[in-house]
Amino acid sequence: MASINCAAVDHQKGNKGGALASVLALGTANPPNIVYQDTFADYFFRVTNSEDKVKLKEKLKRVCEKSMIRKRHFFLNEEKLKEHPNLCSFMDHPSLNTRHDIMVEEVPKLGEKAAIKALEEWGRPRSEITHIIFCSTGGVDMPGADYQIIKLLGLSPSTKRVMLYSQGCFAGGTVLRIAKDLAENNENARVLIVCSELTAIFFRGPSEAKEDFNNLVGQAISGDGAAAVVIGANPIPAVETPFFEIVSTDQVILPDSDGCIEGHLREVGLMYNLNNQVPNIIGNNIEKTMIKAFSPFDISDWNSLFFITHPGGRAILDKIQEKLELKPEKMRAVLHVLGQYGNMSSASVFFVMDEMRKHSIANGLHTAGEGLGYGVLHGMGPGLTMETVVLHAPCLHGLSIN
Ligand SMILES: CC(=O)CC(=O)SCCNC(=O)CCNC(=O)[C@H](O)C(C)(C)COP(=O)(O)OP(=O)(O)OC[C@H]1O[C@@H](n2cnc3c(N)ncnc32)[C@H](O)[C@@H]1OP(=O)(O)O
Repeated sequence: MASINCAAVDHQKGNKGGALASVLALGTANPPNIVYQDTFADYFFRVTNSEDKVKLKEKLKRVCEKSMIRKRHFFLNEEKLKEHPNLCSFMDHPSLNTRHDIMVEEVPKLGEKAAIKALEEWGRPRSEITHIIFCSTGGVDMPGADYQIIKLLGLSPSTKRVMLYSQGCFAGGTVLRIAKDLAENNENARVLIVCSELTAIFFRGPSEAKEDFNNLVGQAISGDGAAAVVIGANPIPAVETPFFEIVSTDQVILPDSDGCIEGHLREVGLMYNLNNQVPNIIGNNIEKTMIKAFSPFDISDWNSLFFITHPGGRAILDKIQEKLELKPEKMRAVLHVLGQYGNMSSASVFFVMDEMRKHSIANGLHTAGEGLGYGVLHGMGPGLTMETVVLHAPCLHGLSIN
């Protein structure tokens, strides 16, 4: 694998010329309950009392086999679903109160577990966190999960908060875009990002209506997880390690994609629609987004980059790989996370980032980005919306992470 020249490189074109915001620490967490993908269809039809829907179960098994997912983590387990049978029908019973009670309590708690790891790795006092960005698809509440996590972690009551609900899977890019602006425009800012995602907001049993199968596809690929990241500019030498610098960010609504991924909050929880054209639409637009993001840096060889792509689904990754003519190893970290956790919405890209930096360091590479200098982080989700973040991985000089 090619390694970079550790001399300084000019990547300041993405901001106003000041110091770039960097990823300084990262932690992840999942609920301990695991469901293996080769038993998921049996499990799902059993816990939702749907074993009579034999053909649908066979089709779900086929989707699971093709998903490249090995296992997923879930807060909801068989015992909890028995306690809340209203979560198990497709939409026969109101369930929003049950779902909210779970989400409002558990989303901040899972986020806390990830944040504790990130803050421990960062190593500076918690009182020096100046801003928090909390992101979750569900659990809307007042005050929100941003407030709750300040209490759980004992952060300063003056920590400035941003709360993002209902963004979905592109938001791993969104939080970096906002953190970059905060860190680069507020002296000594240290921004704690927490993305915490639980499928309890949309878990539901199967429907035999053909038009509802896309919901089952979502049940077959989604999992629970949280990630926390500390972001800051001007890292303190020998105290903070900049693993990835955030060079530039971009967000775009893809053309002709209206309604392709939508979620609507109803009395029965979050009902979403996942059009089967999602992989094609992303595939048809991916190169355009790359050219826009990387032309300021005169980069057009996509195989010279590292890839932190949202593991939205195997078919999406196949399309990206095909359209950008990527070597198979470019998606190693992304496929690892898809295989071990499934699609954890906004938290997913940070699991990929963590896997990549740990693998790079364990293999003695010079940078956290597989030994390479530049890379891309892709968020993609409702809209369809794409976030494209250009990252630069500086030299690590023999660092190790636990
Ligand atoms: C929630 C957010 O905010 C953002 C997100 O990340 S959302 C998630 C985005 N992810 C996706 O859209 C999933 C992308 N799809 C995939 O990865 C793959 O289609 C898959 C792993 C689910 C299945 O693999 P595959 O190679 O497509 O299997 P394939 O044999 O072609 O399809 C199996 C069946 O599922 C159906 N299917 C696949 N995707 C479907 C969809 N979105 N809606 C309805 N049916 C679908 C196929 O039509 C096929 O049906 P038949 O057997 O009747 O022909």
